[in-house]
Amino acid sequence: MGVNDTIFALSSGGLPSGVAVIRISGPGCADALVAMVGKIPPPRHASLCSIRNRNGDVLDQGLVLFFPNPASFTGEDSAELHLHGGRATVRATLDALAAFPGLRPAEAGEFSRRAFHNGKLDLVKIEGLADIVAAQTEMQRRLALEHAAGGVSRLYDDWTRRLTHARAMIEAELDFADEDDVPGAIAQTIREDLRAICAELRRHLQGARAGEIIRDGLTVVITGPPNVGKSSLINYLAGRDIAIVTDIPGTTRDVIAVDLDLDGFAVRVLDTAGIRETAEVVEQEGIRRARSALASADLILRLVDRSEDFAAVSAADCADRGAPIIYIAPKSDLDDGSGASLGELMPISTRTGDGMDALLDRIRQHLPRLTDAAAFAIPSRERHNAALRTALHAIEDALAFDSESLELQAESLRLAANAVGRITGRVDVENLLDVIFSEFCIGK
Ligand SMILES: Nc1nc2c(ncn2[C@@H]2O[C@H](COP(=O)(O)OP(=O)(O)OP(=O)(O)O)[C@@H](O)[C@H]2O)c(=O)[nH]1
Ligand SMILES: [K+]
Ligand SMILES: [Mg+2]
Repeated sequence: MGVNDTIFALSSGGLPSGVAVIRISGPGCADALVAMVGKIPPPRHASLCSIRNRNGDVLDQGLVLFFPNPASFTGEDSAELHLHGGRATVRATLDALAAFPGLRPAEAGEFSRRAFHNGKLDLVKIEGLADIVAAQTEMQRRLALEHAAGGVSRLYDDWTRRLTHARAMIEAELDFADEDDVPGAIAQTIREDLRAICAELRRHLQGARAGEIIRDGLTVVITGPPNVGKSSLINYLAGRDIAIVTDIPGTTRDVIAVDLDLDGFAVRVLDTAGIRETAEVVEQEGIRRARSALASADLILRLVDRSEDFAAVSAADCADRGAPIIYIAPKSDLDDGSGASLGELMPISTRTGDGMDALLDRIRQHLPRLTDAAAFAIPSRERHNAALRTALHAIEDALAFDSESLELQAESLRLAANAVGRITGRVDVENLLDVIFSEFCIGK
């Protein structure tokens, strides 16, 4: 894959569509435009053009835009062809592009990769863009936009800059200890800023769980003994009959999933086989799958049958210490009022809808509370979390060394800055001298 390649791809969605957008990027872009539309349209203005193949046959009429480098998404010469979104029209245009020497279809993500290599976007922004395209819920959209727009990168760049500065100060103390103009007591101000960065990192990492729930969704697993009403509950929540309901215990065997949108959050609800002792091999496999679904749960809805001893049920769950559990007393429409007190059991009925709003409210309590745009400046990926934890530990190490161990402190700070720099993909460690010489007048 040479940098001299010019790439093209259909950037809009499935065909047929009202309009289809083909993107072109690379050094051969301008020549291809001249050949196909007879001219290079004025930069960044939509021009209505006849689009032709190399034989001069008109393929379509559409809007053509040219973005000369470096002011384009990729940083290269780029163009967009806005065509009618017919399959044959798009096919013919892609074939015409492929016929030019030096032009080839783009690989997945290749436009963004070029944008990164040309310094147009850092990795966090690129991941944010990918998340914008994948976003299904309002919260996923807002999290993705915060990353793509650079809110999080600014934070990481600021930490990298401060860590580099701290290390530069320490190295200056090491290298130029005899020089009069290098202040000997920089250690104190540096330690203060390092402590502040630690606190900011910890606060930022506290948002990691929320970021994970927004991106991956909250996994809610319905469990309980056979026939207690698990599948009826998932059908009620889904608003359609996705699981088979019968009065035969052991009906559900496979794990059945439905994705809900609750206040803009993705919530994945799983219905599972009723757990009991059984000699039936298919049901045994279902129960095994139910247990593995439970292990992946962020929240468990435990339907408790009236025949069960609730004290024993909750005591057994306490010993498990898995995900938080909401205890539910199903089929409340059958209650004649003579039953025992429900205590912490939530009564519901999938027949009458009784208790369903209250149940949804209880589930909502397990979703992150994000009040303003700033609240979305949280890590969105485990890749970020791991690097942030590495950085945090390295700064803590630097702070733990005594003031005699300047080399060790500097090395820990180098590790910390590199860890944060790797998140955005711009690890620059070569600006240390610039920092030193801009802050001190050495060699006067
Ligand atoms: N009266 C009443 N009956 C219900 C309610 N919910 C479920 N049922 C009945 O209870 C029986 C079992 O329901 P399911 O939803 O299949 O129960 P399950 O827990 O999924 O059962 P398995 O998959 O076999 O473990 C069916 O006959 C349902 O019609 C309810 O709220 N009220
Ligand atoms: K059943
Ligand atoms: Mg079932």
